[in-house]
Amino acid sequence: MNDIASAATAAAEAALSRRPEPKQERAQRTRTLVLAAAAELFASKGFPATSITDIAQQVGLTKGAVYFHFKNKEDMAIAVVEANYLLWPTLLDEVRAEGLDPLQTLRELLDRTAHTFHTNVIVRATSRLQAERTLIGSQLPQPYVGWIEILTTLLAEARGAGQVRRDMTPEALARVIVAAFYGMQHISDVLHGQADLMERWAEVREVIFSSLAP
Ligand SMILES: CCC[C@@H]1OCC(CO)=C1C(=O)O
Repeated sequence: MNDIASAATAAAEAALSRRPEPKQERAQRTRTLVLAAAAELFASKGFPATSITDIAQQVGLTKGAVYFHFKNKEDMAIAVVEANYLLWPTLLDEVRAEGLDPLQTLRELLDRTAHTFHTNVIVRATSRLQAERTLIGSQLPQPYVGWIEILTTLLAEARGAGQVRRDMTPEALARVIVAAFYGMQHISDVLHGQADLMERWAEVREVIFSSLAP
């Protein structure tokens, strides 16, 4: 369950139990809702065109309440991107727990990643924020390198299991997959607002996995 749904559930449970929601929980819930509102606007309007006023109106708070949680718009952009990169190691743990072979693990992870790009506003916002990174005063977390590392590890495991070609290194193959995935999601976003992302991913996946074979 994502943070927004969790926050809403906590609020409903608090109301039902008629106990005042602890201050810290309420503050965390509000911060999550502000971040989701910022992500919606960063994804749809872009960072430069989004104001703190827009974000406050989107979430139904005063500007002061928003500034309680974030010192400025750049701080929000960093928080959105950081929340994005926290998703992937958790997703990898979930897929590994399924006990698939290394190549199946790689494929399942990428399928679920594509679905997350298609459905998660924090992820969609991060793609656009990273594309606009030179327009954002503060330093966003570096893109792509985390994914190259995750995929290198999985490809090395698949190579060790005889599932992947040995004439290219896992690092090189990981860079190719990240480049292909990045390009796929970017083109889908620019042309169709990511509406066709899963179909475009299926095409890229077909070419990638047939080219990985030993
Ligand atoms: C999984 C491909 C890489 C991924 O695609 C869009 C994007 C956003 O910057 C990415 C990243 O790693 O930061």
